[in-house]
Amino acid sequence: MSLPAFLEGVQHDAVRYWPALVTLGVVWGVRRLFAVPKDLAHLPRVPILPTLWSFLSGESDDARIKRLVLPYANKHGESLVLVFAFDRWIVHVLDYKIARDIFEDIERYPKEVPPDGLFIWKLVGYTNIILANGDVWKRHSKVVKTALNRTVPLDDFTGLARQLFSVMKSSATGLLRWDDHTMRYTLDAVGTTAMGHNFEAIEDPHSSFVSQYHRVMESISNPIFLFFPRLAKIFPQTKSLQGIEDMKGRFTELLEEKKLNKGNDMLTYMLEEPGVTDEEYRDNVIVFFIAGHDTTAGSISSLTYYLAMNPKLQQRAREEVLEAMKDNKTGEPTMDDFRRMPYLQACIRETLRMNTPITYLVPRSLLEGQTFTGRGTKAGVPGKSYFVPKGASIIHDLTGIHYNELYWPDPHTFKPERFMNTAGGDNTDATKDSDVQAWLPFATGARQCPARNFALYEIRTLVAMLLREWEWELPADSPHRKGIINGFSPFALSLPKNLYIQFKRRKN
Ligand code: HEM
Repeated sequence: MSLPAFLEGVQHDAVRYWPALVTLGVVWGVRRLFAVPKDLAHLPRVPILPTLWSFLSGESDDARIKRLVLPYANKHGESLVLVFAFDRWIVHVLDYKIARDIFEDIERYPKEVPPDGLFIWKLVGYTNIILANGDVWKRHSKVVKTALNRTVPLDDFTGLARQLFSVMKSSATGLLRWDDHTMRYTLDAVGTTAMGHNFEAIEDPHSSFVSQYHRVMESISNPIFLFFPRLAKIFPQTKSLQGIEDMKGRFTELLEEKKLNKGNDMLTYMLEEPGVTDEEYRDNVIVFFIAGHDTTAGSISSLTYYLAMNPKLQQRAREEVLEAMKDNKTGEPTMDDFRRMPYLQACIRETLRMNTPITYLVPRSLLEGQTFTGRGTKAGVPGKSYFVPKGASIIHDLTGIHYNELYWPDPHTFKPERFMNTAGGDNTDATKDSDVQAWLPFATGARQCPARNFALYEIRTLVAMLLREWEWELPADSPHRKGIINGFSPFALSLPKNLYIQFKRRKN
């Protein structure tokens, strides 16, 4: 056969077979994309296709964990599973004892330097308290703890609650978009008390700073880019990147202002700390801004929601608050009053279990290979052991742990009684069957949330005042009636979305 005739034959065959060739190419590419690295291949893994679909359909992290990750782990009796996200397979820990061991040893399990170039890291930067390790972390941590360990600013919280109530009173119907109102309260709380800057979000729902922040968060909340961050290299997302840069510019301006107007707040302390660069300074403020208001706003919305869904529990909490504050003429709770509210505290703890504000945490990296042994997932069945190799990324799956039936019988039911034996004082109806050691919404160990006390009092103040002065219910047509619906969050935060609540003033 002549050469031209041979080439013509090849061309003809190629045309005939190209659909099969393209299909093969796609299958090969997809297999490569989702291939499990050899050193992780022995670990159990949550099926990829439902996970992919979950991201494509914009399902929130908590819903994915409850629908896919936990059922898979329960079915196979696993304490650790691999889950695909952020372009790679990551080990999720569902056993609280393993989680606690990792939390306790921050030298051996440092935070991972994110390899994925996610937009969230472009916003918060890499030189902040959340991502740093070793001496740099110690330096940041000292400043943040100094700022937070002053006395709890109860007067500020009660003052802000009063401001919020006057906005609520101005509503003709009392039907409020509650996730938005709680966000405005927590933003002003962290702004005025810790950052020394009043965002005035309660008074002005359209404040330009807050609106710009929400636009940026919206633009980086595309689940596809979280599943496959490398897509951002093909589709550069110039507008989102510009939005992030502009937002960072706003934070730099805020800091420049602070240099001129120092106060008794974290920003000022940080300025006075030797060796903190302008970049570190700005990145920490962004972290503080995000960590300091979204988490508590989500918690308050969720608690109000659970009490709306359980009117008898709402009434019980109210009676406790009224009794605890019966001699309080101001209507603004004091530390002493709070000591007489163990049921409210238990409701808060159960809320943080059921709608855990941070679904899962920044991955830790394994400096050495390590064998972890889980607790048996059924009575009488010993726990499995898992070898996790050096360099693997490991995630504390807090929602997974908080819904693990081994620790929390009937995990989908709101039962504050689980915590009554630990919330102080009233032990009358404690359930003995829950293992409260598995309650980890603030993490534990040296890197646990430095603001947990601050956050708990912020929540308690507003909700105690609400119980005293308002009653509330969920509208009959609320989409949340079948279960709380969180929005998709690039920070794995559980934030109820479009949660409308019907409020009514109480006569005191
Ligand atoms: C209910 C509210 C909150 C919850 C559930 C929560 C939860 C957490 C968790 C789980 C961590 C550990 C993260 C990890 O190890 O990867 C953490 C760290 C942190 N949180 Fe919170 N947080 C809350 C409120 C706040 C508030 C109000 C602030 C600031 C005012 C704040 C500031 C921080 C900071 C700066 C860190 C980093 C600590 C470090 O790495 O040393 N958090 N938080």
